[in-house]
Amino acid sequence: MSKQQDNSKDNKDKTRVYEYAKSLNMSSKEIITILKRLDMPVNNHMSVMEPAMVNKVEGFFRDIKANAAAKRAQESGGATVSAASSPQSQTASKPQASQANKNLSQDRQGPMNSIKTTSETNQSQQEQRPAQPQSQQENNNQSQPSASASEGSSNNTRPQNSGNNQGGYQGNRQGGQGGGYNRPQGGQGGGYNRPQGQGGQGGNRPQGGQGGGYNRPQGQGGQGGNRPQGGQGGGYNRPQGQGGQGGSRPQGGQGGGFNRPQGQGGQGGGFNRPQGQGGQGGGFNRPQGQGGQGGGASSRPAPTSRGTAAGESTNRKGNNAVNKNKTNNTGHQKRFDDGKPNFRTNPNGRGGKGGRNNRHQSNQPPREKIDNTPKKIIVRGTMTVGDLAKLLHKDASEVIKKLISLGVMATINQELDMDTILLIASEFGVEVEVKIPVEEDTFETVEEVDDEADLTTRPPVVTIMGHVDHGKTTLLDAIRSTNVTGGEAGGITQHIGAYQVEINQKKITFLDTPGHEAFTLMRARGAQVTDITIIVVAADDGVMPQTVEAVNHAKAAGVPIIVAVNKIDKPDADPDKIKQALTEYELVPEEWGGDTIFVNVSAKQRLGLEELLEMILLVAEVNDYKANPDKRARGTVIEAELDKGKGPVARVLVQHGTLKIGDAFVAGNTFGRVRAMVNDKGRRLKEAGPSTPVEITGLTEVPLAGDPFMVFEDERKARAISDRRSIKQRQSELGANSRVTLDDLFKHIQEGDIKDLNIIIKADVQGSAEALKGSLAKIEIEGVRIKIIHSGVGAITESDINLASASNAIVIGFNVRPEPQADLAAQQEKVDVRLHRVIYNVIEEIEQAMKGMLDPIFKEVVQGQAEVRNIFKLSKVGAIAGCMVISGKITRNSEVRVIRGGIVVFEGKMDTVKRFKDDVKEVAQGYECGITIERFSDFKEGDIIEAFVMESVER
Ligand SMILES: Nc1nc2c(ncn2[C@@H]2O[C@H](COP(=O)(O)OP(=O)(O)OP(=O)(O)O)[C@@H](O)[C@H]2O)c(=O)[nH]1
Repeated sequence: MSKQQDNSKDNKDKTRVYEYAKSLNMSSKEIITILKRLDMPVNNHMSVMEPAMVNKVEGFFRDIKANAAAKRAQESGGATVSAASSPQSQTASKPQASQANKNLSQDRQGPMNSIKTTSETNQSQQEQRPAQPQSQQENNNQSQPSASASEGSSNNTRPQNSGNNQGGYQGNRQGGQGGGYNRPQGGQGGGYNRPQGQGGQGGNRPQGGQGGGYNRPQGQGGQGGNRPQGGQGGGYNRPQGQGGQGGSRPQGGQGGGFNRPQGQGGQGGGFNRPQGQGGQGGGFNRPQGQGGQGGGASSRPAPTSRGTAAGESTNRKGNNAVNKNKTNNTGHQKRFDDGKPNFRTNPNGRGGKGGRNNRHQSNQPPREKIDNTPKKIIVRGTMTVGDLAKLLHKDASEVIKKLISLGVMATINQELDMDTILLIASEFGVEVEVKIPVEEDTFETVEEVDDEADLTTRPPVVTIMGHVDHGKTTLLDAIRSTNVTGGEAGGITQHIGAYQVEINQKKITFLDTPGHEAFTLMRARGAQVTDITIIVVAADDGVMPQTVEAVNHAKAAGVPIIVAVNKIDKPDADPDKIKQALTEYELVPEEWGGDTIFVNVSAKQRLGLEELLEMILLVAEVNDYKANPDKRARGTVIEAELDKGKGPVARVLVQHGTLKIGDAFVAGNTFGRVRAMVNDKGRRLKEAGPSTPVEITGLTEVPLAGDPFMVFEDERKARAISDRRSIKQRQSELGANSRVTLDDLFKHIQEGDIKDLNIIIKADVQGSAEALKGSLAKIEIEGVRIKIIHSGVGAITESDINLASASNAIVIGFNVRPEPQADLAAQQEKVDVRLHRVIYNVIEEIEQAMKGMLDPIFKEVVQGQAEVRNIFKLSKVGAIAGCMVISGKITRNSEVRVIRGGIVVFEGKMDTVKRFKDDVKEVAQGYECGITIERFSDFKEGDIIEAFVMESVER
């Protein structure tokens, strides 16, 4: 036995009840019933059938048959049995339960067939003999000794040699091709994936010879002998070669030649088979070639050495199965209704599929088996055995069989994973295309992985940021007009939120909303649009707060920075001063040993622009920005508005794939179909590839800047998705937020959600910001690191909130307050803003939060704000602030703080609130009032008096 055979024996060395039952076309229950009657140990369908048990069961069948035969002989006086299967004979033996009886009665019919068998292939010993009466056959069988026999021995007395002479000799004799007689696993596995060679041969084993010839391009299939399912595997998927030969088994020869494009069908054994099915497997799905040869003829299931000569007499159905599939079945009919069309046609009881007549279609001409196996299937995820079978145009049982052959026990409803699906499909020679659908409702979160081969270089997308008046807009305009692509010169430039220029035959896309606000807003909305940022610094001015903000925003986004030192035309320009100043922010010029590119430009005089563009291309080349243009488009809405003439328009940056006219899409929570597409030169486009900005019409509503954009196969789907997204958004607005807040920081840390605690510091003076930074840096809590992503001086701005939102950061205001817009944004974006006046408190709060000890029992709730319009100084009471309540309400019991230019100048208790000389409890928005504050009288016009209370909050 070969090594391969050895390797596969573990899987094949046990016949279980259900397998055995299946081999007999019986139910497990029936076999279990029989085993129990025979006092054999059996639990359930998975119990192992020991050879002794098999023998017993077969002996049981034999006895029944013998009884029935005797009875029939009595009735008919031993007359020669005609080919017709009499109903009486079918019902004659009824000692057992239904299925068993059916089989048995069929079995009994076997010997009545008057079939002359001729082996047309390798069975020289095949003889043509007239049918013999059952009794005689029995005798013959019994008289056959278990003598040794050589392979394919010309034992003329043994017709069954036609089927099993190469491997399936019964009994304990030597013979066949040496394969595994009397071994439980003899000959198994022979020929798996072997390019050539002879399949395994087996004898006297429960599943001997099964593996012979799987996937072998050439060679002889497995041969089996004396086994319930012998020879099954012979020749699966073999392009050429001889099918498996089976012998002495209930379903001998089944496997021969499955799916073989050419070659000879399996030779079915069929000796001693209860159903006498010869050579079933021969030539399944074979476009060409010889049919399987039907096997031997013994009508007996007995696994003994009997049956040599007798088999020929009657019970054979399968000999000479060579291309006999078209012939009508004139022979005796047998029921072997296992649901497979291939098994149901029995040409003359001689064909390769012999022995398996469908009793319902007995007189119909057998149909040509058309192989309608698809070449390729599309798989969109796991599926059940049944679904896969449908997709493969196969019977579920065929798929199950394949699974079993691969060592997987499965039912029709069992879910198959992707690997198994691929394996099974390849077993059937079917190509699989895996298409996992995107999580359509949250398509922006799905990262599509493209094949490296499908990617092509795309233009980089650049954003310009910098301090006010440093020349961002001028630079953008200068670049736009300097580098208009050849043929498009003279086109009417359109503002579509971005434009493209071309230099050295390479394109660059510029987002033309300068400033980090737009940049960060996009990021806060989850859109990562920019590849490269240009920080513009005026050489005559220097590094300013917004320069620093811009640097921090770019860094937080992890986007490469190029510094454009602008206005170098100015006499007081000092580029080196800028370089020097920026080293503080880790932007060190290359000439100083750093890795930041600095370019001196004059936007106004258009100096250095080309170099700047070349540097952009250089960075782009290094980073190798690529996209797959051959798929449906995905991108981001840069701007959108309701145009009077065109309706809703969206300016979209295509980032992946190609957007085409007519494409149905979802943008944020809106949907539409691209009606028209215009580029930044005002030209109408039919399609737009990666990094192309376009203005599109055809939307139903106006999406938001930063909204994700994606094309779907049809408008109905797009609408459904946009509807679901709207609902989801509303739900999430109502539900909990996932932003980091100090209150649940510990939870996040514990869950491992965050490792860096991002903090933005805004303070009244640079000194306190630095002090705070230094103190926070010293906090050491295991598992989390504090990362100051931005710090600055002044009120907390909307831009700070956007940055916090984009970076999941907490904002700490030290002696400063949020601007009204920032306050609103913080509420909307659910950014945690902590306001303090004492550094120690900040440190303690953060530390406690990190340790999970934060006690948020009290929380400050701002009630309203009043603006000081007049100041009345009274000698007795000090100063009264004549105020207008500009938001919320002011109450007498609240605590107050006085804010001047975004900075808290005093915090204390409210003293009185008056309306026209009367003390009142509260004053609402839009009303005037007079306010006095305990121990404070230094009001100034324009001060904001903020009233707040400390409320207990549920944890
Ligand atoms: N001399 C000189 N002036 C320039 C240059 N670039 C821009 N300016 C001038 O600087 C002023 C501000 O330029 P903008 O382009 O509006 O600056 P910005 O950064 O876009 O300003 P905001 O939009 O307010 O943030 C304008 O008067 C420009 O003419 C330059 O290279 N040289």
